[in-house]
Amino acid sequence: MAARTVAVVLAGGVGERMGAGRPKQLIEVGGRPILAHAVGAFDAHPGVDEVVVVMAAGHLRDAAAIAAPFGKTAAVIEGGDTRTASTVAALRVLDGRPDDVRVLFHDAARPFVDRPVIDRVLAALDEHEAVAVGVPSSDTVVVVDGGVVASMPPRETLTRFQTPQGFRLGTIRKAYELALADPALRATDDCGIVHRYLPDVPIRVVEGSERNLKVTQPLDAVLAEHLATEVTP
Ligand SMILES: Nc1ccn([C@@H]2O[C@H](COP(=O)(O)OP(=O)(O)OP(=O)(O)O)[C@@H](O)[C@H]2O)c(=O)n1
Ligand SMILES: C[C@](O)(CO)[C@H](O)COP(=O)(O)O
Repeated sequence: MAARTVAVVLAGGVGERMGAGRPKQLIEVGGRPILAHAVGAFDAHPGVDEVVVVMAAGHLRDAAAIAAPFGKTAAVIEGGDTRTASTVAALRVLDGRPDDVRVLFHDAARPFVDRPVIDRVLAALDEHEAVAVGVPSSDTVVVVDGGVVASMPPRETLTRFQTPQGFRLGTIRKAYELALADPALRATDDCGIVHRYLPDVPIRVVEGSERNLKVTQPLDAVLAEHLATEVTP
């Protein structure tokens, strides 16, 4: 039977801000590569049927070795120059699958995604075509233009997006089809593509977790090591 829920672990980045000399998803925290934590979370979830790993060029062998022990790993493919291009590479692997397949896109750089967060995304996908994960902002966030504050959105209206972001395959496929025809395409996540190119599709936001941090800067790696040793037996 064809997979009904596919998790795509996006590991196509090079980790420039981390500056580790290799993609940050290969760095170990709690004795395991960050990528293994992320793949393992989806492999262990009973609602996920398959995992597709999208890896940075030149590191596919490492990614394949990390992902191979997980039984739900279906493919390890090369990503693109941007996160968006890496998502497109994953969508190509899913060509021909039915529109109602559920697909979750997750940053490999978020090793501590947990079962309750994935549960909430999958449950929301029963009723919505697009689902995001968010946490409230504890900082005041402002728009700065030319070095001065241009506007101050009320903090209670602001949510920091995390991943996984979940979609019906037909919806995200359509959104990307439109996006790829736009020479001005720029996006930092997949919900942004749906929001911009399919504005009539509501994006349901479910509760994320402060532990589901994105390892981006060197300080995040220190925090991740702490969390990994706290949460991994
Ligand atoms: N071309 C890219 C760029 C990013 N990603 C993935 O998208 C997630 C979020 O991206 P980010 O934290 O920006 O990772 P990097 O691109 O590696 O970081 P940097 O921007 O510092 O180089 C990461 O899991 C990253 O591997 C991807 O699959 N393909
Ligand atoms: C998708 C994301 O993690 C949501 O917060 C974020 O937009 C990724 O951004 P990055 O610049 O690729 O790290």
